[in-house]
Amino acid sequence: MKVIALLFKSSAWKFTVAAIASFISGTALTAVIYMINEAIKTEMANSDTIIWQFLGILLVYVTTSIFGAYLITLLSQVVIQDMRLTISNKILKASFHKLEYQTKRLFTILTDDINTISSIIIKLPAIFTAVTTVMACFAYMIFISWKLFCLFMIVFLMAFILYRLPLNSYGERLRKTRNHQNVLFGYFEGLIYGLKELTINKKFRSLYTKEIIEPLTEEQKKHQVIGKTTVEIFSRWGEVILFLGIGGILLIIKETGVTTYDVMVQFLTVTVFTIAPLSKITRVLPDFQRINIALEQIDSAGLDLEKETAPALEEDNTKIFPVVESEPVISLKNVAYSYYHTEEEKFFKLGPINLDVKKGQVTFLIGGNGSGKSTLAKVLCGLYPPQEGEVTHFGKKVVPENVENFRDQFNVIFADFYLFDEIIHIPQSVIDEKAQEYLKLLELDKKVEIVNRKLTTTNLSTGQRKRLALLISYLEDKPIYLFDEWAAGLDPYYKKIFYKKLIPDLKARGKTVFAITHDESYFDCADEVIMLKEGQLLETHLLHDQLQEFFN
Ligand SMILES: Nc1ncnc2c1ncn2[C@@H]1O[C@H](COP(=O)(O)OP(=O)(O)OP(=O)(O)O)[C@@H](O)[C@H]1O
Repeated sequence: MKVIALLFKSSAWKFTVAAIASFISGTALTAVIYMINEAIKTEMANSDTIIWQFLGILLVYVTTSIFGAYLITLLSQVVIQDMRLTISNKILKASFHKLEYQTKRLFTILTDDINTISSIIIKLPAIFTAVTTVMACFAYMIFISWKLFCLFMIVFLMAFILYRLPLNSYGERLRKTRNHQNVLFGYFEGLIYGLKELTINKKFRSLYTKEIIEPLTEEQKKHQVIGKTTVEIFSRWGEVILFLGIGGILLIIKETGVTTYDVMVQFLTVTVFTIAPLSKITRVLPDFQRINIALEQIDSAGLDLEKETAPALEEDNTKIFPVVESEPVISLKNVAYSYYHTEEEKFFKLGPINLDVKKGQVTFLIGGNGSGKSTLAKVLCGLYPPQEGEVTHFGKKVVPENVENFRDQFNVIFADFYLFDEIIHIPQSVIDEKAQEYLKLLELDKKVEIVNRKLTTTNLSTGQRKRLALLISYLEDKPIYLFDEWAAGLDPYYKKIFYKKLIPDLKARGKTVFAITHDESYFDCADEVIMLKEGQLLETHLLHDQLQEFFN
């Protein structure tokens, strides 16, 4: 019942008030049943007082049940909202290097699991009322005849155990289906992002659905049909046992005369009122299995739902990393980072790397495909924590406590960058002052506008998107700029603007620039050119020969 714990944690007092209101409404409903019973037994239904009492209790029932349901609905919605926000925040706060391997899974959590939990949580108000009604009815049954209640409970427990039997194996099937869901979302990703390729290639397209998507959905269908049908079979048998049991109780009463006819009628009337809420409760039990599995997935992705107060990012980064002109802006000492390729039994190792980057220096990094340039860029800007050695910023070691502030020094345009429409983090005054000038310089002024700190479009050509990303990085105005092959594939005209105007401009403003590039003809724009080969940084005296070799 983790979901109840979530509701309670969300607001203990609202939960308690809701529980009390639901309890009163359940008791009031039982009182209504009691009065109906009494009215059948005696002639007092005609009495005015009784009618007023009856209406009064009905009013209590209606108001308290609406109030209780309102509170539980409110709490449920708060839990759903909290869950969405907490998970989004945790994803943003989690270590990038851990999450980058499970993006498909995260996507399934954000869409599938959260929807599963939400769709079940909204049923809770009705379940809450059903539980309190059943409790009150049980109390009333004991009041009418504890002996009959004991018999009823024996029958009920037998039916319940039968109903409960297949739930664990159903849970296992749900768990398998949910694991398939992660894989399926990966295939859907291929379907969406590979739409061009699939549309062009007829054979691959038909095989993609037939041999990739269909077998998995077939498996899911099998598990769902078998699991659900088994639950239905057992619950119908549970109902049969309940009805046969009640029939059996009637027989026992008749044969043994254990109680009077009147008591039996009263007891049966309450039983009839109890069966509807009872079946509502039992029908929701498989849903709790689904919630537990969804919560398990969230948990195992390292995204528990505990709210945490994140340490606020110190606004003034210079307090955390005071500028020490004599120290390099970034220094890597024996830094190493490896990827483990479990399926290949070998891994790529970057480093150990020793590198000093001075403030205001323009550094170009070159190297063949797979030599580790992007990996070094990620270590450099704090996305990957070094597995060996240390990174320092103005002489101060970068550690988990200050890494957020360290990353905040950078503006990075990755080779596979994502362009957000929203630029809400850039002050309007900066946009007013500088955006138009840069839009013109990058020849984007006829394509894109910035309205209310939002780009009017990002549906642009690859080159235009790169130019737009550059414009945004300019507006962000960070101390260190890192470009991963920004100029690759651009027109010579924009390359020239980039190397001959923008980079010198950044340097003149005291910015440190680190660019991964293959544009040999612009190497004179750099203060330093460094080269990676199979994860190792080449000694400077070897660089000249290697450059000749690299470009020939
Ligand atoms: N997320 C990752 N998980 C596992 N291995 C990775 C990952 N990213 C890169 N690698 C491996 O690390 C090595 C270096 O990759 P990296 O992207 O740093 O090279 P690169 O020099 O930037 O290459 P390119 O010029 O092709 O972009 C490659 O062998 C690659 O297979």
